Amino acid sequence: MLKYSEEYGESGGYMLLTVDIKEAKYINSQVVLNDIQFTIPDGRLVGLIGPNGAGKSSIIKSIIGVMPVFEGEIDYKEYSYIPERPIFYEGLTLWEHIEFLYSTLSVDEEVFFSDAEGLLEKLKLSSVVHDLPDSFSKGMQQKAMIVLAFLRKPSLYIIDEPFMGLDPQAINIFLQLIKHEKERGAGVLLCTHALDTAEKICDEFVLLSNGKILVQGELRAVQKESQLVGGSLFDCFNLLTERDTDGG
Ligand SMILES: Nc1ncnc2c1ncn2[C@@H]1O[C@H](COP(=O)(O)OP(=O)(O)OP(=O)(O)O)[C@@H](O)[C@H]1O
Repeated sequence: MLKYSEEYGESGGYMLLTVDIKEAKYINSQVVLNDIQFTIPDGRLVGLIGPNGAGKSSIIKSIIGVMPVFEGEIDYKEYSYIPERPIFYEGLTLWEHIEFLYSTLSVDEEVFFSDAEGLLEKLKLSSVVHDLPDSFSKGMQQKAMIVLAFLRKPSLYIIDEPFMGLDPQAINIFLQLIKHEKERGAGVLLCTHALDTAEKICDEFVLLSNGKILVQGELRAVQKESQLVGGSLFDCFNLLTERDTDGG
């Protein structure tokens, strides 16, 4: 039996991800993450934002368990990870990736493959599904990763900078998919520099600078911290991160 206090947050939501990083670093590097704590309840989209080198990728590495030196605790049950740089099995076509994914899940065959065909069509990959993803453009590779991630229907998505390689139509479809998954109760951690989009779609933010959290919460909390009432996420971000870099 799960204890209420461990699994439920203040909002009463079910915690799909709990991050508690005391310290993390690379071999022979200085500490790059310090005292990072946040949670993602069901149905919430959390934007992980911060300047270059702030520690966003290092947080994702900590969550997926590949950070070389890590002290802390990460709790989740399952996730789909969409990396910034797509990764595929060599020698397998996109369809073979989909078949392989199916073989790892206990789901209804008809529903799974009908969902797969629907996603491929939406993302305009149907005509290349029997090709090797290596022969795809970067955007097509990203879309292929999206198909595979969303087909799993996990409770948690970890998505690293999805907007750079996708065309506007694909971004639109991607955002619809996320919305649908949130309605299903999935949680999402989205790491991005696209702050205008983040402001529109994220329920809350974790703003990092120099390996620590500057502010976390809804846009109102970020505005309050930056003393910019009604300010855009972009303006608040710049003010807070500049202030942090200036040391005050
Ligand atoms: N492989 C590595 N070895 C040593 N130090 C690293 C390594 N990767 C990242 N770092 C350092 O860790 C710190 C955080 O980097 P990280 O890649 O997490 O930042 P980020 O917020 O993802 O940046 P960006 O927006 O540029 O992707 C930086 O100081 C960086 O120099």
